[in-house]
Amino acid sequence: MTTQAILDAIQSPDSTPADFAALQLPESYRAITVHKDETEMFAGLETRDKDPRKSIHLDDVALPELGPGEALVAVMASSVNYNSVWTSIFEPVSTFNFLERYGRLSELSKRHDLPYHIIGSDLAGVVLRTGPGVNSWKPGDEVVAHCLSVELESSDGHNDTMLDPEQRIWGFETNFGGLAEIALVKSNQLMPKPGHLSWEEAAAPGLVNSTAYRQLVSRNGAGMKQGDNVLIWGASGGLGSYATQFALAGGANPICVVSSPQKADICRSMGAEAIIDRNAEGYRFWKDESTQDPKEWKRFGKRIREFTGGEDIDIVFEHPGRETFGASVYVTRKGGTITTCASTSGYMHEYDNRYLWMSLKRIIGSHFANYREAWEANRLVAKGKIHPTLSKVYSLEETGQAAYDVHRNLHQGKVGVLCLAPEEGLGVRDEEMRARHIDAINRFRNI
Ligand SMILES: C/C=C/C(=O)SCCNC(=O)CCNC(=O)[C@H](O)C(C)(C)COP(=O)(O)OP(=O)(O)OC[C@H]1O[C@@H](n2cnc3c(N)ncnc32)[C@H](O)[C@@H]1OP(=O)(O)O
Ligand SMILES: NC(=O)C1=CN([C@@H]2O[C@H](COP(=O)(O)OP(=O)(O)OC[C@H]3O[C@@H](n4cnc5c(N)ncnc54)[C@H](OP(=O)(O)O)[C@@H]3O)[C@@H](O)[C@H]2O)C=CC1
Repeated sequence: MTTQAILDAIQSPDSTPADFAALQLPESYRAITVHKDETEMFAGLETRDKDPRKSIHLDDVALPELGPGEALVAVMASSVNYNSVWTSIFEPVSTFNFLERYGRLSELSKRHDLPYHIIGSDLAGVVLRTGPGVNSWKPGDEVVAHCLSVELESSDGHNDTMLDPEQRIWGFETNFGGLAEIALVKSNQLMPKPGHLSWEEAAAPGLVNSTAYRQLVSRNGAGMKQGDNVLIWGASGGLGSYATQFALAGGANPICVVSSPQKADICRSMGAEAIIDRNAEGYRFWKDESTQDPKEWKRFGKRIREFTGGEDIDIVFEHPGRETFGASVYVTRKGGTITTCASTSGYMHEYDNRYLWMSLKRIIGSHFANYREAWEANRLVAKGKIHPTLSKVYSLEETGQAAYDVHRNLHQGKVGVLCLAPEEGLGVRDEEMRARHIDAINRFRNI
């Protein structure tokens, strides 16, 4: 039995749920992995010199056993997220530590502790099998999956599922991720695939769109409102391209930071007007490795005021971390918010605390999105209010190169990966809606 029969069933317009339920599943499938015995392969190298093309493998792996509350999904397409870059360069820690820890939790979670890690935290595909206790999804359902894996046995997570003590990111802190022909998820991760999108378009927003939604829009994050000045770092990147859309759709005023005229054009085409090319304007927030330059924070703040008619920033959408955090705190208005979900350039941040406490600013830590926030973020995509920012699509074999591009900041928006889908453009079920949004859907393509 191979995955070809699964693909045939997905591509046949006549397939019924019973046909999918009757499909025999293969014993193994192709998946993108990193290997536990290679975690030291980049020892001594600078972060930027660690090459994901060397650590990322395409392997045949055994189909995992299906547990209660879980689903096996045929993955038509996935996308590269930066967490897969972190996994592939074994920074800041090896993700095998997470798998070992998860493996100690229960008999079922032991399945995840393997000498290989199947990575990837997005998917669009079709449900193949559901485990005991799953009633809302059935074989044949076309789905996307968000990446929040929780056990929900502790009351700590009952108001906000991100606060579960056993909260994990699927395909990063768990095994059997989305960069594969088949993935294992908890059924609560499943959400309906937006019908107007192809498989690879539907697989693109998930992780970053949900994260940007919590970080910027949700009351658990910055709670953005109409008219807010929102400073968005990396505004045409994975997170930033969704933050920019949320700011524009929500009546806020995005101030987009990018690093090239091409990226500035993308932000302009989304509807942003205030755009700062950090490269062209040459900001040097650090004089050397350990000394920041407040004069540069001020120059940056003056530039922002030129765009806003003298106003300062209500919300900073932070993720570059060490390199920008001092500037981010400085340019925030009195009472404003810096919301952070990452530290790409370094996690030991330094900022001048006088500007925080004297001006009553707040720093909010944000991480992915709870079940409900992920659902709401997907709903906005399904309604055509937020669009995928897919630029380039790679084959499963080329995933190492795709991750390399993201690591080296050579990409725009999101980078897609075809898993079972034999070509781009398949899986669209609502052509009429697609036609209405086609320019926005294609905005990032092939640039
Ligand atoms: C959706 C996409 C997201 C992204 O892309 S995010 C970007 C990628 N992600 C990352 O870069 C994060 C990677 N993760 C990490 O670097 C680490 O994961 C953390 C630093 C977040 C956590 O470190 P750790 O060592 O795994 O966990 P500990 O909580 O520090 O636990 C170690 C031991 O320390 C004890 N401990 C924790 N807090 C306290 C405390 N407040 N007082 C005393 N002890 C404490 C614990 O219990 C435990 O102990 P015991 O080893 O015995 O089990
Ligand atoms: N906690 C969470 O839930 C999540 C965390 N993350 C993390 O967020 C980070 C960004 O992810 P994502 O947006 O997908 O990545 P991308 O690489 O797609 O985009 C990030 C953008 O940030 C900008 N950037 C990078 N380095 C710097 C720097 N030193 N100074 C200023 N700008 C910089 C770049 O834009 P430009 O060059 O145009 O300025 C880049 O395009 C990663 O570390 C990722 O792991 C991501 C999603 C969820």
